Amino acid sequence: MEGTAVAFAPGHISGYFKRIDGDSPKTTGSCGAGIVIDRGVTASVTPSPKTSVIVTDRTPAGESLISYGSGLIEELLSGLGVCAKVETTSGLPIGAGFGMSAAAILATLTAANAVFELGMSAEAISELAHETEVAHNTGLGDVAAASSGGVAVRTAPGIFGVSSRFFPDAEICSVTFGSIFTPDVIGSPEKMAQVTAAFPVGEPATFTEFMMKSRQFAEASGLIPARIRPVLDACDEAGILASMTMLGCGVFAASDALEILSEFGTAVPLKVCPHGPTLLEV
Ligand SMILES: Nc1ncnc2c1ncn2[C@@H]1O[C@H](COP(=O)(O)OP(=O)(O)O)[C@@H](O)[C@H]1O
Ligand SMILES: CC(C)(COP(=O)(O)O)[C@@H](O)C(=O)O
Repeated sequence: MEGTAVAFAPGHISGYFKRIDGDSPKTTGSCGAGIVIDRGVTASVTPSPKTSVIVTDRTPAGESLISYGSGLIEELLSGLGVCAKVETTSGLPIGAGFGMSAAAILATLTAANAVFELGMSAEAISELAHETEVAHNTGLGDVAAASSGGVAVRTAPGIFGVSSRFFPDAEICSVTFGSIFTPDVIGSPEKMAQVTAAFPVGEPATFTEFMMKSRQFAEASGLIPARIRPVLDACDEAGILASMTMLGCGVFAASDALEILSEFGTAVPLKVCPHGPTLLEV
C-alpha cells in the first residue's frame, strides 16, 4: 500500500439530545437534533510500518498542535489491522460541542478505507465510527448526524436513527469559551436524568423550530454554564435565536450574529454542510 489519502468529515452542533441505552454500542446512542456544519476535521492517512498520530487544530483563533498520539485513532486503526501515519486537523476547537471527535473518526476511516482499499461501504464506516464514539463516551448522536448533511433530526439511537434532514440556507454563528468533558456528562446518570426530562416534545420541521426547541431544552437541562449566560442574554436582547453548543462551553446563534458574538470572543461564521464525509485526495 502506498500514497496518502485525505478525507474531510463535517462537525455537528447538537442542539438537544437524550441518551438511549441499548444492549450494545450499536444500539446505544441518542435522539435529538443538530446542525451538520461546514467546518470539521481533515484527516490524512499514509500507510507506515508503525502507527503515529498528530492532532492539530486550525481554528479561527489560530493554529496549534494539540497532541502527538490519539488513543481513539490508534485503537481504530489497530481494529482495522493496519498501521499508518495519521494527521487530523480540526477546523474548530476539540471538546467544545462541535462533534470534532466524530468528525475525526469519520474522516480517518474514510481516508484509511481508500488508501488501504478496505472495501468498506459508507454505511459500514458510519457503523464502526458510531460504535467507537459510544464505546469511548465521546459522543452519542454525532456520527449518525454527520454521516450526511443538513439539520438532522434523530428519533432513534444509532446510525439509522435520523428521521429527517432539512437544508436551510442559514447564516449561523458561534463563539466558544472552552470544553466540557463529554464523558463526564453522558456518563453521569443524574445529569442524564435531567437531560431526559428536558427533552422537547415534537420534532422540528423548520430551522426556527429547531432553534427554539434547542434553547428550551438547554434552559431545562441544567447544563448551561454561567460563562455563556451573558452571550445568550445579548442574543435575546437583539432578537436573535441562540442556544448552547451541546456539549461545550459555547453558544450558537441563528442568523449573522458576528457583531454581537464578537463582543465576547472569537466568533465563527458557519453554514449548514450539505454533505457527509468526503474523500478529497487519494
Ligand atoms: N481531531 C481529532 N483527532 C483525534 N482525536 C480527536 C479529535 N477530536 C477529538 N478527538 C478525541 O475526542 C476527545 C474529545 O471528545 P469530545 O469531548 O466528544 O469532543 P467534541 O465535543 O469535539 O466531539 C478528545 O479528547 C480526543 O481524544
Ligand atoms: C451532545 C452529544 C452527547 C455530545 O456531543 P459532543 O460533545 O460534540 O461530542 C452528542 O453526541 C449527541 O448525542 O447529541
